[in-house]
Amino acid sequence: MSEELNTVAIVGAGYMGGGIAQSLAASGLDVTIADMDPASTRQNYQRLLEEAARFEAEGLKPAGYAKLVRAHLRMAESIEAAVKDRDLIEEAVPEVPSVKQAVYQRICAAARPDAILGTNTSTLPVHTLAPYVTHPERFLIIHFSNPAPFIPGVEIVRGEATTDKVVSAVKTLLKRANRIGAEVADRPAFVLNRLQYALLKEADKIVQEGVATTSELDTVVRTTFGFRLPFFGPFAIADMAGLDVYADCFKTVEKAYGNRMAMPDLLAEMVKKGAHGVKNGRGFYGDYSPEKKAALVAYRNKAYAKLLELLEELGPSPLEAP
Ligand SMILES: NC(=O)c1ccc[n+]([C@@H]2O[C@H](COP(=O)([O-])OP(=O)(O)OC[C@H]3O[C@@H](n4cnc5c(N)ncnc54)[C@H](O)[C@@H]3O)[C@@H](O)[C@H]2O)c1
Repeated sequence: MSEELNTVAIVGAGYMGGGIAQSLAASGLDVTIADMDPASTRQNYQRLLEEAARFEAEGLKPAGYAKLVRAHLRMAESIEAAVKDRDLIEEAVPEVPSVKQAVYQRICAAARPDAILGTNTSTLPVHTLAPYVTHPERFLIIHFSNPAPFIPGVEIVRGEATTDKVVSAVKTLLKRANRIGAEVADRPAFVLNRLQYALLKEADKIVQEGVATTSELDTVVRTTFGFRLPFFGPFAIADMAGLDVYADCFKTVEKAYGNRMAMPDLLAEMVKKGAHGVKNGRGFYGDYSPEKKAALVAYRNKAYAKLLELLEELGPSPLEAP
């Protein structure tokens, strides 16, 4: 297996597989798609070319994007033809283990034994899927987000057998495709969906309790803490808010909602050590020198001001527009 992956097959060219194929082709990788049957593959191929042209015409992608996609995206008559001699194969068929199992059987029978095999599964851990593949040392999760042509982050999850070389080659490919890969451990739903589903679950409770309507709740999320999320994750946000403040707030939350909303262990430990976040220079992100603190505040203010400008320029989403 070479460290540089140049040829890619995407099996399952629907919403996610199609977007992954399009964006990898636009990065100059040689990409072949295969879907259920030749007719669906052709339909998806046409859709991806049209979409690429539209993205470019609308100024959402740089000049030359559609040409690159046209030059580097191919379709195959079958899964077997698509995966033959490819360096990397990414599976993006439905989130149904038996469907993935049947597809892996076909891929493994036709692909090179050293071809890297990735899955775009949203929730299934590697250890539940690895028994379906031959040479599990080349198998891992490469989880793109929706819509794949635009969202930069990709979760990478290795299984027990996955080699360092495989993970490293995938990381190199993602960099080449301007993606931000984050390697996380092999648990159901990994990080992204575990957090996203926790938010939806609590949101559902809030609506059912009559605290807010779905649209009021969505307004609160996107205009308050959601406004910070393009720039900072929950640990950085806690550092900026004040860990001691968070700890005090958790007392109320725990009293009202019980153990499931109890004070987080890591937060309690930090406060016990006297770390109150940015304000006293010690937090989840280590020590904050006065210079680092000033740079962070300046970055945050600029980021939020720019985001506000962007939102004003875009206007309300069709979900909110009167
Ligand atoms: N939709 C999302 O937001 C999202 C985000 C990240 C990951 N994922 C994951 O990506 C995977 C695909 O999801 P999607 O949203 O693209 O679904 P989708 O239904 O849009 O696409 C699945 C594609 O697989 C094809 N397919 C089904 N059986 C096949 C087979 N036997 N051989 C070849 N192709 C076959 C279908 O025709 C379809 O085009 C799932 O594992 C899903 O959990 C989805």
